[in-house]
Amino acid sequence: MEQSIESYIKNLVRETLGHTLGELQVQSDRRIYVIANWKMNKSLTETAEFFQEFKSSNDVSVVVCPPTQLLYPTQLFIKQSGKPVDLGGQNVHWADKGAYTGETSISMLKDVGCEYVIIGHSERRQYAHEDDVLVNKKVKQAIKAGLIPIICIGETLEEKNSMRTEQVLSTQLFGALKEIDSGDFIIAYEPVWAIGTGQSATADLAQQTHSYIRSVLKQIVGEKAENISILYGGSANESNAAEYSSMTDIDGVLVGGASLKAQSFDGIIKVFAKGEQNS
Ligand SMILES: O=C[C@H](O)COP(=O)(O)O
Repeated sequence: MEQSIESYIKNLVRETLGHTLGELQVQSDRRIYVIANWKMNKSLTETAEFFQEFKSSNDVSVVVCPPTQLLYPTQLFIKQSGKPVDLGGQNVHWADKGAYTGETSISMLKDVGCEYVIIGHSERRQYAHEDDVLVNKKVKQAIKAGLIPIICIGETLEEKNSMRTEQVLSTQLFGALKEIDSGDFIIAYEPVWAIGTGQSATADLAQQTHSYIRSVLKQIVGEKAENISILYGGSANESNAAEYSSMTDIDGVLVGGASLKAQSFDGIIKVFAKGEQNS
């Protein structure tokens, strides 16, 4: 079949630049993130050792989310190292302040230099019984304070096996993003069955799911959905990072276990940084 003028021009631009102008637009607006979630791990000494070894990169956005008691020292270690790393909390309370023993407010996170906060991680949904209503309150609190929420969603193995993945993800997205029309957030797709199990989702399955997530985001925030970074999380490591980084709708990774050692975390960062340079 004869080529239309439009596709002839697109192909010509692609051959000359390596991508079409439309693709360039999408790629340049979406940030690539490699984020460490240290969960309930690391002492002060181990954190200091991590930053002595850690290299990081300017080519992707790197965020480290240590446990709460390490936030302030981590910020000092980051400054001291001069590395391009941002700081994130692992959780936040929905209220501004008050009688909430053991909790951390958004202004406290901001005070110690956090720019990001993980919200709705499946471990909090499971062990602290957080639901979508609470997640939504926390997301609003973060956005109001100017922090970027990293909103975690994902299906359990049982939900996956009973073909309910899309229904679960859509419910979690509509719940977490109720009354939110900005695009100032990150989504982390973390299938619960892949977290800490070594059973990572294949890059194809993750891409397919991310594309579905983006279609739901479009229903919620419209065209801004194109610029929202959607990260994959669940046994991501140095070996599988390259496959994830090659997928159109996978804009980085949220890493647990493999972020605890500076060398393996750097290895993942290097893969995504290389992908960015090639794009
Ligand atoms: O937040 C991080 C995720 O729960 C992934 O953890 P993982 O890399 O140890 O599987």
